[in-house]
Amino acid sequence: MPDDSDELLVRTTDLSKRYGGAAAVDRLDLTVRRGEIFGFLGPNGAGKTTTLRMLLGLIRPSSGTARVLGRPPGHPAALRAIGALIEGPAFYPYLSGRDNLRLVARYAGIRAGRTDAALETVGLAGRGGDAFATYSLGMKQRLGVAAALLKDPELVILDEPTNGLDPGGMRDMRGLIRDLADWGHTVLLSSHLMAEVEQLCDRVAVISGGRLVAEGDVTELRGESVLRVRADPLDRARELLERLVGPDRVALDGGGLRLRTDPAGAGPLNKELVGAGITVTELCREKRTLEDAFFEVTGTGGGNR
Ligand SMILES: Nc1ncnc2c1ncn2[C@@H]1O[C@H](COP(=O)(O)OP(=O)(O)OP(=O)(O)O)[C@@H](O)[C@H]1O
Repeated sequence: MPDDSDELLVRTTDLSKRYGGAAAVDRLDLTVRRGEIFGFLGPNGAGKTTTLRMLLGLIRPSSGTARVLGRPPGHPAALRAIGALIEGPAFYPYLSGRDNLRLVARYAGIRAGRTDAALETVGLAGRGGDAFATYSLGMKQRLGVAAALLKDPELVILDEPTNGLDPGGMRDMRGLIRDLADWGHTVLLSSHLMAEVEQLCDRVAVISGGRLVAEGDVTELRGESVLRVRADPLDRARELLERLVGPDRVALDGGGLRLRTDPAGAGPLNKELVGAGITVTELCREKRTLEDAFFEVTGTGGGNR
């Protein structure tokens, strides 16, 4: 029987998948709530796809449990209410987008009438008659989302849907994901792009090396804030601030300093600097981005924006 599927569409407990001796997913506890866009964020190889495949019942967990829409993964009643796009869509190149969708619909026992609505939803109504092979990568991805939407699913699972897209394609896909949420779908979105998740998602889980390293509201994950300081002479300001807040919390940034510290400390720090004969030309609070939190918890470098 369904359990708490009313509000929690996904709930995993200690979910693990091992290949040989290595844990691809390691005791993962996740919850996805109805109506939200949930971001599943992690660098390449973190275990995102493996987790999503377990949620769909495509692979079996080594241990732990998952409930999806109140059912075990792969249960027909759950699968009927899930639309998924994982690891790129597979379509026939010489068939039109519309005919590809009709085939998917027939295979899934869905009435063909939904194909035009799905094409409309993803912005492909005008190109539905063209061969799939003539589509741009962004259009191919959007056709994949259209296929996922044929069932009018409660839960839409999208694995790195903007991967490989150019900025315009990414923007279109982000707009589409927002639309899905506005129309009442719950979206589980995996991504290695912090900025994307920050723009789109209500809540986020950060995964690294198969383990959950942070989960919360996007605003919560931003956590502590950063103070930006410009002062003259800068090297003396840096020395003093490193003494006051700790050397690992002070970093050179352009012509100034970035301090990871409680913003309430701004006043006292200013007083110390001025008292030491240092001229403070700027002292302001900077919003800490989810990206900062992501780098901190995963210990990875940047370059993926
Ligand atoms: N079938 C498999 N056999 C052996 N190892 C696997 C298998 N599938 C995944 N792995 C390993 O599990 C780990 C997690 O892979 P996974 O594809 O889930 O990561 P990911 O977060 O989706 O990364 P990416 O964004 O690169 O797809 C990786 O180290 C990967 O090599």
